[in-house]
Amino acid sequence: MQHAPAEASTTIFALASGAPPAAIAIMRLSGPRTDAILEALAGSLTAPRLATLRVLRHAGEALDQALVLRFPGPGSYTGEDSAELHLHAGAAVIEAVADALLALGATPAEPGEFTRRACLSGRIGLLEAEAIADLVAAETGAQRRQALDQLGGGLSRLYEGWAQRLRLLLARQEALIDFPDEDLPDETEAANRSDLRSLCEEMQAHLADGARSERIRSGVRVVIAGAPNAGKSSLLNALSGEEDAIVSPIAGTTRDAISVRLQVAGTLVSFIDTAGLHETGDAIEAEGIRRARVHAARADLVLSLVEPGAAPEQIVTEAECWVIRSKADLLTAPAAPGELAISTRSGQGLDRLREQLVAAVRRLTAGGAGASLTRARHRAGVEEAVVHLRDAQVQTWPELRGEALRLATLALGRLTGRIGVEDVLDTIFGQFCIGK
Ligand SMILES: Nc1nc2c(c(=O)[nH]1)N(C=O)[C@@H](CNc1ccc(C(=O)N[C@@H](CCC(=O)O)C(=O)O)cc1)CN2
Ligand SMILES: Nc1nc2c(ncn2[C@@H]2O[C@H](COP(=O)(O)OP(=O)(O)OP(=O)(O)O)[C@@H](O)[C@H]2O)c(=O)[nH]1
Repeated sequence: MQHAPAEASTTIFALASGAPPAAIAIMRLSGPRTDAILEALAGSLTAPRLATLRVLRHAGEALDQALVLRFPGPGSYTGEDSAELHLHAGAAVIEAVADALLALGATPAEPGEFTRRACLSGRIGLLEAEAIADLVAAETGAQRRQALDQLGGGLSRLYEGWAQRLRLLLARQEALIDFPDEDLPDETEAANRSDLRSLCEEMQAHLADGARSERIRSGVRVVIAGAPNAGKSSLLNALSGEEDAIVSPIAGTTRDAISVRLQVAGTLVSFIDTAGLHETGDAIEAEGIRRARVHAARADLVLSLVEPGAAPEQIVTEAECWVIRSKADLLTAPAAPGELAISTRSGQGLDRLREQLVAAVRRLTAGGAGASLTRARHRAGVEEAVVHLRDAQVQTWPELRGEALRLATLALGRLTGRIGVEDVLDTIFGQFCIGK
C-alpha cells in the first residue's frame, strides 16, 4: 500500500447523503483544515467519534442545529482528520452550510474522492475501494453479498498471497543466479518449477470460473432474438409486467435493442429485446439487425423465438440458446417434444419459462466457495500474470525467468493497488458518486 498523502493538502467537503428533500443530510469533511473549520462553525471541538448536538454558526448567523461527528486521523475512513455534520436536510440549510464551508477554505469533493483518499493513505486497497463502489451501486441481494465479501478482503488476500509466493520464488530464483555453482541448485530448481506450476494452475482455475461473479455484478444478459413479428417484444413485456417495448402487428417494430433490468432469483438480469432477424434493404433496420447479432453473440442466454410454422433463425453465440415456440394459442398441433411453447396472449408456458429462467440464472451464477473476480480489470490482471508465469516456466535462462516472475508480481501488485495506484484511480473513482 502507498502511504504518500498525495492530495492531503486540501480539505474537501460533500453531501454524502442523497439529494434533498430528505429528513437528514450528512455533510462530510476531510483534510487538514477539518478541525479549524469545526471550531469555527461549532464554537469548539467536539469529543472524537461522539455525536454532539451543536448550533452551527457562520458570519454571526445560526445556520442549523446539527449533530457534529469528529473523526481524527489516522483512525478515520479517509485516514485524514474528518468530520460529519448531520443537518436538517432543507435545501437552504445545505446551501448555507456549503457556503460557510467554502468561505472557511474547504473545496467541493470530486466523485469518489473520500474513498480515493482512503486508498492513497493506505487505509484500504483498490479491491476494497471497488467493493465500496459496488456496494453503493448494489440493486440485488446477490450484488450486495458479493460486494460485502470483497470489502471483507477475500480477493485482496488471495492476490496478496499469490504475490507473496511469487516474491519467495523470485528470491529463490535470485539465489540460483547469485550462486550458480552451489550444490543446492538442483533441488531448489525442482522446487521452484513445481511451485511455479501449482501457482499458475491456481490462477487458471480462478480465471475459469465461467465469469459468475462478473455476471452477478453487471447482470446476467438474456437476449430475446428471432424473426420479425415472432413475439419478442410481447415476451419482454410479459416478463417485466410492463409496457417496456412497443408491440405491433407491423413487422420490424423493434429497431434498436431495448434492455429491461429485472431481478431473477435475487440476481440482476438484463433482458434485451432485439430487432427481428431477416434480410432487409433498409439501412436503419440492417443496423438494428447487426446490433441484435452482436447482443446475441455476447449473451449469457439466448431465447430464440419462433412463430408456429416457422423455422428457428440462425444465431451465432457461445451462450446457451433455447428455441421457444411463440403464439402457442395459434398452434393447431402440439409443440414438438422438448420444445417450450409459450403464448403471451393466453399465458400458456410462461410459468414454465420463468422456472427455467430461475434455474438458468442460478446455474450461470453458481460457483465454488472462495473469492472470485468481479470485474474485467481483475480478469485482465490475472491473465497478464498467467502469461508471465507461463513464460517463466519455459525460460531456461535464470535471468529471464526472474524477469518474467517480476512482471507477474507487478501485474498482481497493480490489481491490489500496491503498485501504480495512480494509474487506475481515475478509472475506478470516476464511476463513484460525490460524497463517497
Ligand atoms: N455516518 C456514517 N455512516 C457510515 C459511514 C460513514 O463514513 N459515516 N461509512 C463510510 O463509508 C460506512 C462505514 N464505514 C466506516 C469505515 C471506517 C470508519 C472509521 O472511522 N474507522 C476507524 C475507527 C473504527 C472504530 O470505530 O474502531 C478505523 O478503522 O480506524 C468509519 C466508517 C457506512 N456508514
Ligand atoms: N396470437 C398471438 N399473437 C401474439 C402473441 N404474442 C405476440 N403476438 C402478436 O404478434 C405481433 C408481433 O408481436 P411483437 O411482440 O411486436 O413481435 P416482435 O417479435 O417484437 O416483432 P418485431 O419488433 O417486428 O421484431 C403482435 O401483433 C402481437 O400482438 C401470442 O402469444 N399469441
